[in-house]
Amino acid sequence: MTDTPIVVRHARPRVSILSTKINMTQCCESAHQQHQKRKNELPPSFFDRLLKRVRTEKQFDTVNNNSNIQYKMASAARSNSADAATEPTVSKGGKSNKSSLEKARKREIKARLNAEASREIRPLAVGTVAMMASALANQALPKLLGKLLDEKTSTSCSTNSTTSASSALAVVVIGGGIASFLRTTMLNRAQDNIAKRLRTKLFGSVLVERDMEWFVSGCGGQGENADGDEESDRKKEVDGPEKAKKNDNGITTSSAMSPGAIGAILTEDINRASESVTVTFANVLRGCSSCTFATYHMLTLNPTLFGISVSVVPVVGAAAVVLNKFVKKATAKQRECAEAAAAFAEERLCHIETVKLANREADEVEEYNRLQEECVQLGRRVSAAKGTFMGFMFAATGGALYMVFNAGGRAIADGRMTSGELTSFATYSFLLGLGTSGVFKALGESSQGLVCADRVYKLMDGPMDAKQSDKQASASSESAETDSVQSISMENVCFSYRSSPDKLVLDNVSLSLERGKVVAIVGKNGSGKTTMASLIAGLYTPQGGKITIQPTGQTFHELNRRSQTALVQVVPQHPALFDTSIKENLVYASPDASDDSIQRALTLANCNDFISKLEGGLHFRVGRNGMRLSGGQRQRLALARALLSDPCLLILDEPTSALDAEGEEAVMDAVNACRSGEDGGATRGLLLITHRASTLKVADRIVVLKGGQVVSQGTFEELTRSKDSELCELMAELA
Ligand SMILES: Nc1ncnc2c1ncn2[C@@H]1O[C@H](COP(=O)(O)OP(=O)(O)OP(=O)(O)O)[C@@H](O)[C@H]1O
Repeated sequence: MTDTPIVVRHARPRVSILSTKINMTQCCESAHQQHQKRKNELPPSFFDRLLKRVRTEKQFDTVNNNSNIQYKMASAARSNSADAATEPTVSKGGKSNKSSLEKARKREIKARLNAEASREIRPLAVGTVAMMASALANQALPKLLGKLLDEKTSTSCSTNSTTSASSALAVVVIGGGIASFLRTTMLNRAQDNIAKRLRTKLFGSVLVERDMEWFVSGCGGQGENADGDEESDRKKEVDGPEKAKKNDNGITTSSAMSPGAIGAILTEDINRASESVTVTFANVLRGCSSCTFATYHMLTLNPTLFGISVSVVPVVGAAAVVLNKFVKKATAKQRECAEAAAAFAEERLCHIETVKLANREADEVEEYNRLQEECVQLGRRVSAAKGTFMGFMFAATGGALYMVFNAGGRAIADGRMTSGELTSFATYSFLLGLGTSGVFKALGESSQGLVCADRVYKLMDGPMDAKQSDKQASASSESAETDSVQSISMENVCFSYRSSPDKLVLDNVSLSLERGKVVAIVGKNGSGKTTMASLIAGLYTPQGGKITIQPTGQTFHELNRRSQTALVQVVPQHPALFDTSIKENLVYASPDASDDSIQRALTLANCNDFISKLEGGLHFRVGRNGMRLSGGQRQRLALARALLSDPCLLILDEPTSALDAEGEEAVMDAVNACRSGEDGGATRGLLLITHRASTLKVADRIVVLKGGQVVSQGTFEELTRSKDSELCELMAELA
């Protein structure tokens, strides 16, 4: 491990407009000294884990406070040692510790699934009773058929007795039919309801509770561990950023979870998990009752024949246990392979334009074919194992039947048994075989269901450090009087992405954004402009410093999302549109917008002209990701969408990059109207991220960003007075 604490570079002098604030550098240095001191005292792995935990702590936003850092480190140390006490030792702990944890996890999953099932108690109870009734009908059939046969072949056969066997058979057949109908409909209804609830919960937890970083870092990468292997989870924690890796079969997989994999959990895994507590559970019950009844009838009919027919059970059972283990492992690998293939296909389809421009269609199909071939090979191993088991079962049961009929034939010849009884016995032994294999199959499905449920709950619970703070998620938590907010200030903000914790993207940045003022940020690619915009919009939380709103001084990241979005809106460089109508896209952030305000926003963003030419106007469907609109049209529509929310601060990321001269002029008009409140709303603050000199000139203040640090700021005239200024050098480079 080479993790170090937050490092602040001192390569060049920094400009801070809030010089009276405690310098972030000092506190980070202090943290660094602490680090060095503790590093000498503690084993390296412990210290590195401790620092990693400290760095990812969400509440780390008050880094300005030195004692706070020490407190955080101390509490992290406490929780780390607590973890050490409760977690099994990975390298030394051995198997017993790990398996006890797995058992605990299994218990937890079962309890959660059972809680879901208990909400469907009515259909489950009716379905299970119906299933038992249909099992009883199945059991009654052989006996009644045997009776019918004996009565038909008996010389003293009377019409009356034949009628009673026939009517009993009719009752059993009709009753069994009704029971089967109820069983199927009720159990499936319970399964569908459980699946629906789990899906909504899971989708909700992913969409609402996960923070932005979880999505941009590849959705946490927690779904690939089909066996719920805690060891690999911890290894990932230790290894840090997710990396592409080759699995046992040489398939390159990423431990990050793709949207496709999340989709598979939402559909397939939830299906299997809900099935395991409904249909599968009932199947186990049916199988067990079938075996019990069949055993009872066979024992009462002929105990010797029963001994012969069950002699194969231990052999078949042992084979089933061995093969089940193999099938489980091979199935997990097969699934991993299928996921890799699905993620590959999904990525190529998403970037179809790049694939076509590079003329790589045939290569990609070939690669996909190779991945499919790997899946097929693994599938063959699973099929061979299953086939071997089935063949073995057939031979074993066939052999048992041969012995039963041999001994049974002799018993009939000796007059110890009737042919009807032998037929009944043979049918019961068939039902016993069916019941036994049903129980094994259902138990296999049930354990697969647990694995699937484990994936579902892992995704639902998510890693703690990826959870959006409760304050943000809850609409009823701290809110702001947005109309009275005059400015938003960044104070000594430091930020690193979770996936690259050692790289400081924003370094001690201070900036004030006021209503009625236009601030432009300029910097080279990768200097941190977009990251800064995302932080101000509340998509990420700074690890150092804070963002506050004035005059209340409230911390922006402690406000709920409703207030945050009412305060700040961003028009990204590449705006995303949904495959709905223009109007639905427009009101996405403000569903209650009136027709008047929609019209005002459209006019301000210069959208009316192109919308009037589209078939259906505002009802024109824009296609997936707005593909049926041009880049410039998408950008204008996104501007109108942001304007409609009437935010205190509007951030435009390269607002004119896809626009022609006329469009650029219209955006500049919109910028000026927002600044002065001419559009009919209050005055707004604007933050422009741009490379264009023409855009820079409209700004009241320009901030030059270099390597995540503010290196100079002032008006255009101030910053271009000297030819050696940072801005002039930058403009020369960007030109
Ligand atoms: N999700 C992410 N995870 C890790 N690092 C990231 C992530 N997004 C951006 N970065 C890194 O952060 C740095 C700043 O990126 P950012 O997008 O903020 O730069 P920018 O100034 O907006 O660049 P551009 O002008 O090209 O849009 C870059 O070095 C980039 O590699």
